[in-house]
Amino acid sequence: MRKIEHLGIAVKDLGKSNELFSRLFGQEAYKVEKVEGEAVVTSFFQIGDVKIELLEAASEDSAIAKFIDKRSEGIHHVAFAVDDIYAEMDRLKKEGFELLNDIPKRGADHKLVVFLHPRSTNGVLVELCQDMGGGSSIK
Ligand SMILES: CC[C@@H](C(=O)O)C(=O)SCCNC(=O)CCNC(=O)[C@H](O)C(C)(C)COP(=O)(O)OP(=O)(O)OC[C@H]1O[C@@H](n2cnc3c(N)ncnc32)[C@H](O)[C@@H]1OP(=O)(O)O
Ligand SMILES: [Co+2]
Repeated sequence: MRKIEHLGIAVKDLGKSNELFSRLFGQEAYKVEKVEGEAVVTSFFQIGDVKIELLEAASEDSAIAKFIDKRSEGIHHVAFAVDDIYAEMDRLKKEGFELLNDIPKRGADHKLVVFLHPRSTNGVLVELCQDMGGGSSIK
């Protein structure tokens, strides 16, 4: 794993949270993107080398809706950048970690993503993400 790529924060209302975090960071989100496969709408802020990903549920059965129901808003996952997601998946499986998907999924911001179950990582939902190219999304 190379570095923390982003921190995911579950929010109830993306519009209100974009406004709040824009005031906190002194800058606007550089993109808003819906990811149908995950039933979320996301927005991204770039803070130095790390991104903050805000996530609002796009449906009641979204992982974000369940998380907010159980725990309320807050830090939802930590995402790590990897160069070869398949090699990293193999390595982590051999190390005994529980992968939540066997095939990488399309994530936001030009990424392929895989999640590790928080019960195998001391209660932290871990995301691996590999850049698929397509250039920087930062305007
Ligand atoms: C935008 C795309 C992508 C990107 O490009 O960045 C994203 O970030 S998508 C983010 C949203 N998608 C996901 O989170 C997918 C992976 N998550 C899952 O598959 C599920 O959320 C889960 C982790 C398997 C939990 O689902 P489920 O078992 O159905 O939910 P429960 O509510 O029953 O929870 C079971 C258990 O797990 C604890 N939990 C749930 N979410 C988290 C979390 N984010 N961090 C830590 N722990 C979490 C939950 O509290 C339950 O624990 P117990 O109560 O102790 O059993
Ligand atoms: Co994420």
